[in-house]
Amino acid sequence: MKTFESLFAELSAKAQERPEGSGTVAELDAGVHFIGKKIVEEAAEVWMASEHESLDEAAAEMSQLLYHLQVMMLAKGISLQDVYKHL
Ligand SMILES: N=c1c2ncn([C@@H]3O[C@H](COP(=O)(O)OP(=O)(O)OP(=O)(O)O)[C@@H](O)[C@H]3O)c2ncn1[C@@H]1O[C@H](COP(=O)(O)O)[C@@H](O)[C@H]1O
Repeated sequence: MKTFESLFAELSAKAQERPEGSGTVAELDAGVHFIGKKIVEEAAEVWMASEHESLDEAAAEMSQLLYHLQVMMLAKGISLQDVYKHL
């Protein structure tokens, strides 16, 4: 099972190696404005799923929000430590 750290390592490698067909590479190329909109969209889906859907559906939306947050971290050159120091 992936963790926050292992997903970040996987996405960091994708950003570096830029494999064909990677959605992460496409999203990074689309830029910070596009990624920001994905974050807002997924955050709204987390809210709606948490109010109206099952626990598993809410968890799935949460995982997508975490993914898009990690893509934004990569786009901005923000490391895990940069975030963790604020927790
Ligand atoms: N965890 C994720 C992940 N979560 C969300 N997403 C993306 O976020 C989108 C949001 O999903 P939705 O179902 O809300 O999308 P939708 O609204 O139906 O479709 P969109 O129009 O928003 O794309 C998905 O279409 C994916 O493109 C993810 N894309 C990739 N990953 C993981 O990231 C890794 C690298 O992926 P690639 O870069 O694509 O190889 C892989 O291990 C994947 O499991």
